[in-house]
Amino acid sequence: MSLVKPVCVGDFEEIAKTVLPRNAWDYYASGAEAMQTLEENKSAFSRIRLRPRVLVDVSRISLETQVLGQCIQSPIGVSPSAMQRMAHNEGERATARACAAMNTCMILSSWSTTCLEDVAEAGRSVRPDTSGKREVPSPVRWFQLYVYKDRDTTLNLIKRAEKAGYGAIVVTVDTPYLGRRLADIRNRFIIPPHLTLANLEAQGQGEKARMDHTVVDKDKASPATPGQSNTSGLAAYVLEQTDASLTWDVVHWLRSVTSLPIIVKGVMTAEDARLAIHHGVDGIMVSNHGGRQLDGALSTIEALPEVVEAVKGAVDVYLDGGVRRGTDVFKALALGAKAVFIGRPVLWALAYKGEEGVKEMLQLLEDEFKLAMALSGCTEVSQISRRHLILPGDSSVSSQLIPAKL
Ligand SMILES: Cc1cc2nc3c(=O)[nH]c(=O)nc-3n(C[C@H](O)[C@H](O)[C@H](O)COP(=O)(O)O)c2cc1C
Ligand SMILES: CCCCC(=O)C(=O)O
Repeated sequence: MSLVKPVCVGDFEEIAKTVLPRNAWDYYASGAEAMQTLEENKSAFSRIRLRPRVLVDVSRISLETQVLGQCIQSPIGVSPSAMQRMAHNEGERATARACAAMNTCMILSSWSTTCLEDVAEAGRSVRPDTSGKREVPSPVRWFQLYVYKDRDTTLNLIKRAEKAGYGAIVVTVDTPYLGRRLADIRNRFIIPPHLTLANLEAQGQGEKARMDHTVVDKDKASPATPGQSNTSGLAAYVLEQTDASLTWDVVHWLRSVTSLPIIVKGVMTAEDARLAIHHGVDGIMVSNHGGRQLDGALSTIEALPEVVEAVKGAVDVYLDGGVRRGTDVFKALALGAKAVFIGRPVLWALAYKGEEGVKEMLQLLEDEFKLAMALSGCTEVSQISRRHLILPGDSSVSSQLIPAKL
């Protein structure tokens, strides 16, 4: 099939819709319930306006950023998304190669369809284009953790991630149960039979690697347990396997079993950000799971300022959800995110052209972001500030925001 070259991230989505099987498209695209939060994640960005500065020499722009103290080429990383081989046979390997080539951070899902060792190996075999640079950096790769009821299963995953060179554990905290994604419920979605949750399979847990015999044992489940009625196979699997009783104690448990930095993914409030700091995390990802969990939750770009304020610079704050343009990246950084991460666009890009597609999409977003910086008068990411924005609540030029002498 000849495909027109995408010129914006939305073009990748249009193409993916035409090439992906319906089951896969529905799983990737859907948000929870009325999909309000899914839409809000995107539309909230467009309610923020930019205040460009002019007559700055923008002939050279650097996007270089640090995450957990490690340099990456741009502040645009890749969020964990499960089951990437539904989009392209090379799945997570292709994503790892693309991220390594672009020298950006990839977060691998616990529920990848390629085992974490193979993904690490795929990324290792690629060198970023460092022409003109002295040092060849090793790719930044983190492991996203779902905590199983069976802690030995979880511990095994962590130990393997450590051994394979993953640089952080990103524990997802917004998914004690799966949100109701209506298309998946209608499709009775489970992982397709030719694929497995490869990390579980690799540790000899074949029954946990498939979902075909997942049953919700309604007799044993407590009447107080949410999410039992008319669910997708995936939701039933989550109910059966993962630990809905997690509390902040999980951070201490993780500390006791690994020396890797710990990032909590799914924080949306100042209160939880303060608790995260209190419990000693190394990073916070503001995320509502791409609108797939609590429908009606605030957009992530609107939640970001209170989290940044609560954290007071103690640790890196990242954001994902609805980032589709370079100007979105700019806005998130101006509100204090150290980097942004993208979810669905990676799946669309995989469906379009595998590794090359992901590279093309990341390159496009980088180029858009670079242009947004240049047209706003910024040459380094550290120059991007709150002064470059007007938020919906601001008067057009707020006197408290802009000191009179400027
Ligand atoms: C198909 C799909 C699978 C996902 N799987 C995971 C996962 O395994 N672990 C996780 O923490 N988040 C998962 N997420 C959430 C993403 O990490 C991320 O928070 C979200 O997609 C960001 O929003 P965006 O898609 O608008 O960029 C998934 C999202 C999608 C769309
Ligand atoms: C426990 C959730 C499974 C994968 C996922 O995170 C998603 O589909 O959003």
